[in-house]
Amino acid sequence: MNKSLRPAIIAGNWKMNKLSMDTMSFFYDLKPLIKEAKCDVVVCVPFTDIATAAVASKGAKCKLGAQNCHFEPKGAFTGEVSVDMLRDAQVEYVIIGHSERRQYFAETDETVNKKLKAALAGGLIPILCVGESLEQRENGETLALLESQIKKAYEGIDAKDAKKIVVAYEPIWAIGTGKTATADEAEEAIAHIRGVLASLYGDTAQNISILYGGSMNAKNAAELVAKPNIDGGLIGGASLVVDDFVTIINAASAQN
Ligand SMILES: O=C(CO)COP(=O)(O)O
Repeated sequence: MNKSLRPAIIAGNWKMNKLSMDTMSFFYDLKPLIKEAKCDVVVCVPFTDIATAAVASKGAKCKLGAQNCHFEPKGAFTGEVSVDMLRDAQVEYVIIGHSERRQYFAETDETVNKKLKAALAGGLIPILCVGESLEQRENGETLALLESQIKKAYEGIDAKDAKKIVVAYEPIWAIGTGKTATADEAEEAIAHIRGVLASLYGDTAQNISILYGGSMNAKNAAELVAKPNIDGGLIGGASLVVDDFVTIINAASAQN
């Protein structure tokens, strides 16, 4: 397992948090602390904070992400935001298929697939989220579910594009619960995801960054990112606090 074949990434997902003033001060504080970061840093902010974040993060060693996009390029889709709109706003990454969107906003494997294709065609880097519920884990369905989610998400996507997608394994039972998957559980699931990608794309799977997400924090990050298949993290709550986020970034940097 050669981790140097793929970038380590620490991505924050602010979810529905922070106003523009908070966004300004977050990047003001973050900027000097990540100058030496040896991993890619991404901050996925709410749509309404993107413009502020684009200004406030200028010159910082981090990229901006959004938390969703629509798959159509434009038209009568009230309340939606297109890939072009995000690019226009200086966004480079977009989270697709987060479990909260699957659970509360009717996101399906089919719309995830369409959004991945739209993001790739429009030049955004997708962060594709997959993961099982507690019930699915307890029923021993985790590995089969991950295989199904990955295969449906990548349907019709060639190896050249597959390589651009970042995957995040986020067990639903670990999100916002303070209950992290153990490093071994996360490694097992992520190694399985890489195996499924290898069955679809061969050696290209070695170039795909796969992150862990779910109550990852300043205390447990180092153990998780030390695992051979875990290439970084998608961080919710702990990404809202600069010091915690930087500790996680430093833990990932120490692996490189
Ligand atoms: O959903 C997550 C990131 O997308 C994880 O959230 P928490 O880190 O708050 O558990």
